[in-house]
Amino acid sequence: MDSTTESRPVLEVRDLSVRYGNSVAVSGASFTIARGQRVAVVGESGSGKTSLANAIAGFVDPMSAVVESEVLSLDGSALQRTFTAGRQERIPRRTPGLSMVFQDAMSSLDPVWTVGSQLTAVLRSTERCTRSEARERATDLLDRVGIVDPRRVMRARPHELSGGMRQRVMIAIALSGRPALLIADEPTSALDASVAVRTMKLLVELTRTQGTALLMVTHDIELCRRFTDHVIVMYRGEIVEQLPSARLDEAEHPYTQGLLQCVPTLASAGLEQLPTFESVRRSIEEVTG
Ligand SMILES: Nc1ncnc2c1ncn2[C@@H]1O[C@H](COP(=O)(O)OP(=O)(O)OP(=O)(O)O)[C@@H](O)[C@H]1O
Repeated sequence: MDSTTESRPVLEVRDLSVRYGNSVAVSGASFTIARGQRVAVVGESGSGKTSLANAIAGFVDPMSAVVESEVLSLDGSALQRTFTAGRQERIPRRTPGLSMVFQDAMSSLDPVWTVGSQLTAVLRSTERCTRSEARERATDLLDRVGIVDPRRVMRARPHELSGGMRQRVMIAIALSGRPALLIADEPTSALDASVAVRTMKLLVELTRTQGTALLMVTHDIELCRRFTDHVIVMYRGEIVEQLPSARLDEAEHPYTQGLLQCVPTLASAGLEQLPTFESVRRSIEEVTG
């Protein structure tokens, strides 16, 4: 790899917008992600986080959405994402070098097939290997994501596993092709707090060892602080601020400051009421007019 390739961002997004009919979900989004960098997208419900992530991943319905961008490239290659609503264009189901993990592993996994058959099918679609080699690799992958009895889990169907185990299986599937970028949409919000932290630690460890960059949509500012390098803040479809996670407390935009105030902490436990998004919005409107 020459130095240009090494310094080139894994993901470059310039002036990306997503529209559903007349409603603009994302407007003028621009940012880059470096190799191995972990970036969080935060913002209240409806601010456009998922639309942004899905547009990059190619998971938008061309019948209802219009995606446009000046630049959208992965590892220097342009991603074909300019869909026009109402026209039946092919959505790329799999983009080489890019994987996605969703909030609800149950809806991503097929309930009928065993974990082993789903994992080996993915491996065989990305690598040249025999069925038995793929099963061996699948068992190893389950072991790597901390599944205690991988041979039993290979034979299990998704409903026989806990939520945390299912999410680990999804992470194993997503990282099996060693993607340059993993997009994770609320990967831990269906899990209880301790399982969520363990799952995040796993994501960080695996992405770090593989040099995979992470773009994570989340509501959880504390997860950003602990597990990501950089934060992108969205408000009403626009990126209003981007800053290193370690410097979140120095955020300048009133919306980011408001998000930080909404995080429950031990210090806020004595307050009668936490600030709400509504109260934060009112104060932003007072500031910005
Ligand atoms: N398929 C769709 N068709 C029409 N409008 C949509 C569609 N998906 C999202 N929207 C609208 O786009 C806007 C942004 O939604 P989006 O889901 O991207 O926000 P979000 O920040 O991810 O929200 P949440 O945190 O609740 O998932 C919202 O107004 C939403 O209603």
